[in-house]
Amino acid sequence: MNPADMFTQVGSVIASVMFAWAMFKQYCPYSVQEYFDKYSKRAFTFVYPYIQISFNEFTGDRFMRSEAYSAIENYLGSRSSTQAKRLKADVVKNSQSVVLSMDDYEEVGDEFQGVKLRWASGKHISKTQSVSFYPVTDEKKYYKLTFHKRHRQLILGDYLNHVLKEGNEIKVRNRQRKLYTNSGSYWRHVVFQHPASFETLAMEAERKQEIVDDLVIFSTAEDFYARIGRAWKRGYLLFGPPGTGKSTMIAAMANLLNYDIYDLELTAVKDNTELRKLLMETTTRSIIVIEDIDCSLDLTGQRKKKKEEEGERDEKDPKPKLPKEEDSKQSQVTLSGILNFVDGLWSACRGERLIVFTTNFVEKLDPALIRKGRMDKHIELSYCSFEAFQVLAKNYLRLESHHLFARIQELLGETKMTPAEVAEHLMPKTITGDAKVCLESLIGALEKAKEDAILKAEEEAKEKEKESARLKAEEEAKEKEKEKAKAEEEAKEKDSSAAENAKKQVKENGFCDNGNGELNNKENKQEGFSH
Ligand SMILES: Nc1ncnc2c1ncn2[C@@H]1O[C@H](COP(=O)(O)OP(=O)(O)OP(=O)(O)O)[C@@H](O)[C@H]1O
Ligand SMILES: [Mg+2]
Repeated sequence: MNPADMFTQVGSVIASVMFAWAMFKQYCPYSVQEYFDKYSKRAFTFVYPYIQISFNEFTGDRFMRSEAYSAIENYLGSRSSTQAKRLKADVVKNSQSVVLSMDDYEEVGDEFQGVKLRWASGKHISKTQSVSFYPVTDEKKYYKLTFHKRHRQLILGDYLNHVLKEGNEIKVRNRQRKLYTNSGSYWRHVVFQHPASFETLAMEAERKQEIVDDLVIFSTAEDFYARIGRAWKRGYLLFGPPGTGKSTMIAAMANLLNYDIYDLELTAVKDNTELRKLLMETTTRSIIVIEDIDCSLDLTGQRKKKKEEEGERDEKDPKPKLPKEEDSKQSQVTLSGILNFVDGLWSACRGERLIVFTTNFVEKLDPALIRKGRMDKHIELSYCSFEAFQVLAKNYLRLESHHLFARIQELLGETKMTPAEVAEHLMPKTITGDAKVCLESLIGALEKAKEDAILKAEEEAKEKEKESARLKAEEEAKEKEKEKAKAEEEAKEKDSSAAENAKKQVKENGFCDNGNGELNNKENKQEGFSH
């Protein structure tokens, strides 16, 4: 047979097989196809001598990013850079080095104790069922390891342990902290590069040390938490007026402990289920932050309000109402959802985490939200004290002492100014960076603040005086009114009792005393008329 005939025959055989396969797919019932699939795969594995293991990026229903997956990703990094043709690049360690990993659908080889194996990357793409012009696709990435079945013992034992250990070590070496924020139900991140530290934080030294100790003790207390049967997490509530360093302190905490930050925007979370999903996707060694918790949602006493509303509804209409259109657009995260997020069973699933709430109005929050056990440590950040000012002066002006400090100390004792405002005055004002100019600017501002405060206090006192005078006048007027009404009442009573008496006398004696010492009787009156 010449080659041309052979190609023609092979071509026609392939075409027939494909036609038969298409017919099979088209007309064969689904159950038979499934049956066929199952047994063909079994037959294939019987003759195929290799074992395949998949490591998916997410475990469960997209709940958690698998730690094995990220360890493998790191482990394969160096091998990918020498073998794969398509690579993905990422920058780590303060933008100083590039880390490479293999792109999707690439393959790299590895060798362990003389055994050869292969790693491949891939992804499953599924379209969501929603009706939309722009259907959302859901990607599920995975790594697939392939090796000969005679090495099963070695690969499943020593090799995989070696991959996980080395991958985690690389991860720690390359670790750059991330700042995550939620967009819908997923976290997005940027590299976290905030320079704040506890050394630069303006605060009384003793309080600062107490917080640092608390954080360090927490981060090294894994065994302690396990022993006492508590989830390894701790809640911090930072409260105080705007510009007193709450956000700065969170950055300092992350820098101290080398943690990632998850900045949770509650208003973007659809409901409690989505909130739980976000919680499950956070990693260990992280700080979950909810800033301005009092403004995020109407959580203040929501439980109470809801109960009251439900009570009212039950009375009027026993059937539950559907949410109104505007309600359904808003976040449906409830206070109990937040409480569970902070302290429920799910919150214990990822160890070593801090949960930090910040607020300007601590008194507005539901006590259940900030009770000990949920928010273990309450830290008040307040107006700038002289000690805090000294830290700022050291940071901004490199000054330990100055003859103007005494005046500043005096003024700070008499007036309120936030560290943010003080810091603004300490920013360089001249090209030469003259410290005196900055200190004088601060003194000027403090003096003005003091004058304003005095004026305000005077105005308030006047206002108070006016108000109390107004109240007193109102009270007096009311008192007079009452007295008048009483007098009128008494006069009426007197009149009616006099009339009553007169009637009685007339009935009994036929005449009465008219009160003027004259006697009146029917006859006299009648006589008078007849005259
Ligand atoms: N205690 C502080 N130590 C050092 N710097 C501070 C301190 N407080 C405020 N600052 C400075 O003021 C700026 C604002 O502070 P920050 O954002 O931390 O305030 P905040 O308490 O979070 O305010 P808000 O309640 O409005 O969110 C920061 O950039 C920081 O430089
Ligand atoms: Mg803030």
